[in-house]
Amino acid sequence: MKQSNDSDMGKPPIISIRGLTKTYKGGHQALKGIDLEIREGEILALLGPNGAGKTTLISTICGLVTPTSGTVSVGGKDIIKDYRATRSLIGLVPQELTLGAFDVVIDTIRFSRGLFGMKPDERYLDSLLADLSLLDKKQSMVSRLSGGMKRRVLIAKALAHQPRVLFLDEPTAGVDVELRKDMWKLVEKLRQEGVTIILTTHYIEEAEEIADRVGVISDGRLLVIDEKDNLMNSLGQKQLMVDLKTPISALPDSLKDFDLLLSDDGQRLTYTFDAKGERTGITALLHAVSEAGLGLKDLNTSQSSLEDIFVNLVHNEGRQK
Ligand SMILES: Nc1ncnc2c1ncn2[C@@H]1O[C@H](COP(=O)(O)OP(=O)(O)OP(=O)(O)O)[C@@H](O)[C@H]1O
Repeated sequence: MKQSNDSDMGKPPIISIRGLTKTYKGGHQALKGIDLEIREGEILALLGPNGAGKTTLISTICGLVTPTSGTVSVGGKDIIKDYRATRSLIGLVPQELTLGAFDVVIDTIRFSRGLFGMKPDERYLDSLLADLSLLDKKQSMVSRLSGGMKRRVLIAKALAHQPRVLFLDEPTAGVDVELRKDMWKLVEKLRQEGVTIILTTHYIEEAEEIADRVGVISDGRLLVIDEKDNLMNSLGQKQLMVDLKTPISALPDSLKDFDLLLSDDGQRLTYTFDAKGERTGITALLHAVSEAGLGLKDLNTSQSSLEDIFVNLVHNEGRQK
């Protein structure tokens, strides 16, 4: 697996996972040996297709699923031996709505804070509700709230005890634009306060937008984890689009050695090259294009997105089996 060099050398990771496996009753192996260190204060996005094991991984770190083998520590403490201590460092926003329907919003949140032995702090809870645009719903019954509002309550609940690590499991699946905006604002605020944030997502744009590092999980394995920018640079390919003044019906022989694709209308040549390579071959290509007597109208480049990288990785993994 490809793993980035740790630039935060010396600082212990907030979460350390070694050789983690999980086989559910019935025999399904959801995690097949995960090694992962999560740095304090980073935003890590875990990408993966349905059933990849993302929720299992998160639930294990939070102590909701018992690992089959391997170890996990949070804040230097073991999640099994020191369950209460590690759990109190963590806030979890689950995928499913898990709220007592008859509770009043503020009571639910006060209760969550109390569960972790934290002293009451109405000011903090009010500011949390305000960040989630929930202040005017403070005294409402949870059962009266819309789905989106209930999700906001879940986030407030997860943050009620001021955890150092926040897990967001598929946070924006099915949520409206307003909530998405509020959520990313809150994530940014938490990041500034030094909270570590781990989110799972199917939405690649989301990872592209907010994560510092991105991990790709498929079939219980961590296929790759790296700084988002490195990942895009090292695994990405770039393309150069050469628009011709006059369309051609076929590639001239002198251009056949280049990795070129001619568009159906004969007006565009697309050249794919390794973004990391020392020699891109662009100079030679442009020279050859001009030698072949083709006039240029325009030149553009594009870089493969995280989505292309993700699809490639998961696809190749599938083929290796
Ligand atoms: N309690 C369970 N008992 C048996 N199998 C389970 C259980 N929970 C999950 N699984 C299986 O383990 C695999 C991984 O599931 P998991 O929910 O961790 O994936 P995921 O990556 O979070 O997927 P999604 O994005 O769909 O939530 C799936 O094949 C799932 O069916």
